[in-house]
Amino acid sequence: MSISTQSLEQAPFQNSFVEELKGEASRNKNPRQVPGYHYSRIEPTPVRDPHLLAWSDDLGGFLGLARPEERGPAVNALAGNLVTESMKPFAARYGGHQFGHWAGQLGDGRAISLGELTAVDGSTWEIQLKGAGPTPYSRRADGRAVLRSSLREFLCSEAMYYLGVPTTRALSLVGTGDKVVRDMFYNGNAQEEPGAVVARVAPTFIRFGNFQMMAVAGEKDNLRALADYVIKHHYPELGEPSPEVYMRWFEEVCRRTAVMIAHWMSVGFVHGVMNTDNMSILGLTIDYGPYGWLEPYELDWTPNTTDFSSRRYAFGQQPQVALWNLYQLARAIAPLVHEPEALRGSLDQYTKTLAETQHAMMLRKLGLTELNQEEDRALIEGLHEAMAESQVDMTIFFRRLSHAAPALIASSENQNALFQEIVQAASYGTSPEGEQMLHQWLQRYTDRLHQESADPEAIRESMLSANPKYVLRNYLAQQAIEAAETGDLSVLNRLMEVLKTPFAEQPEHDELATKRPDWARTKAGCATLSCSS
Ligand SMILES: Nc1ncnc2c1ncn2[C@@H]1O[C@H](COP(=O)(O)OP(=O)(O)OP(=O)(O)O)[C@@H](O)[C@H]1O
Ligand SMILES: [Mg+2]
Repeated sequence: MSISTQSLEQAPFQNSFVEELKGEASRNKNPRQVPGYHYSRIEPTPVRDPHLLAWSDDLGGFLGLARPEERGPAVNALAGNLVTESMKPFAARYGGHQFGHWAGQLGDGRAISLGELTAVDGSTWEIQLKGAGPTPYSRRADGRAVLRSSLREFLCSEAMYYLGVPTTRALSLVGTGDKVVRDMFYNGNAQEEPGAVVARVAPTFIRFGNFQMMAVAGEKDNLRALADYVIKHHYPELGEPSPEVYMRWFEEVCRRTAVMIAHWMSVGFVHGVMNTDNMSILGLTIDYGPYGWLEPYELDWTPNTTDFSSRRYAFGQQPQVALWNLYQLARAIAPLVHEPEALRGSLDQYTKTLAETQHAMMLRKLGLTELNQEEDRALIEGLHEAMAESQVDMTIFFRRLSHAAPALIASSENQNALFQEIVQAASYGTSPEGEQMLHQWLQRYTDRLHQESADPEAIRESMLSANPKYVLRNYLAQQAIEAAETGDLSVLNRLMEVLKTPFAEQPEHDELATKRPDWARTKAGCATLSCSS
């Protein structure tokens, strides 16, 4: 079946957000408070020389869009230089808790949505340009994004999608031809860097913070209208909005958030800045800023330099922080329900779903079917302890384990050598005691594996489909950035291709699945990042 595609500037946009919610009349871009409204109608600010750097073919095809030429009307639209008749661009008003403190009005300070497109399956998707210029929510900043952070957002959104993690997506990466000034790593040296715009795609970009903003401002009608909009368009199965439906909706948000966090934990993704304004109301990963991938397994690791002292958003904190954020959402929507205390029950739903999902995912990663829940829990707990103590590379460890499963089941005499080989493959050599623990755990695991009745090859195949070989290691993204800054897109293109099938062996790309090299351990951009670049 051939599906006809059109160029973006010809695509008909719908504008349900703008039409059904409340926008201020002023088109003024000056920074200001916008009480009483859900959004501001703001047009993107044109850039000097928009040119296409990357395009997501699969997503484009799904949206019925043709791959654009390097320069031309479609790329102009993706940069915000061309606003077509059917687009009604807007910046949303939201607030949020940043690092645990209420920060007041934040809003889309550099993201501007163009409207919604209908995909080939009939679903609708909001198209949002990040880095599209100032809005009333820009506060003291410039509304722009640098190539470095935009490339990271583009690549990682798509990589997460192909890993099966709930996420917003990225359609294009466009260079602007303009320079953006950034204080690169908060070292006091402002530098000029190339600017870029990412076109992001999600059913909606509404965050917990949109609800919090309405609630804190005492705008109950706006709060209800926003909830009704979200339910009508994104949770239609819950029925007509009512106090009972708001309760069930919150429970569903809790459930989806739990599933998202379980995915992050199972692949070693660290979001880096889980403020409530970066939590999607659909349970999608949103805002790929100072994120990172766990290399040595360390629960208190975070790539975010802004969070180095408190480590609030470190890897191991993510489950707790999501719960705290959901609690803030519960407080925000409390005025809509009859029994606000009952919202607490939904928070328990979060905890329960998270535990169940994480457990099921770990069983899959280990090639086990549930036999004795208690014992399996203890086995998994033991693995977490051994990984934390040994600080092995989680991705490599699980992948190596998958390949080794048939040999472990066969139980030859040189089992110890096999254990040693698995541990060495993933070790950064930081803790001999930890490696000893992992060794012992492997013995326990092997005994458990013997109780499985499936064919060993089938176990291996199933483990390989649960344990990715390729993830967007921090230094790989940095290499793609450094090349792209000199005009060389080959590293980016290669990563895009490889990360599309992260569970496939792709032996010609083995070097992209190796341990973090030593030089990347402390290098800026590879190990450390700051917010909002
Ligand atoms: N360069 C900038 N210009 C204007 N506003 C900005 C800029 N960088 C960040 N902001 C705003 O600061 C707030 C917090 O920033 P944060 O780093 O969470 O978001 P972001 O990376 O800009 O965007 P998003 O959450 O949409 O992915 C948001 O309101 C954001 O719009
Ligand atoms: Mg953000």
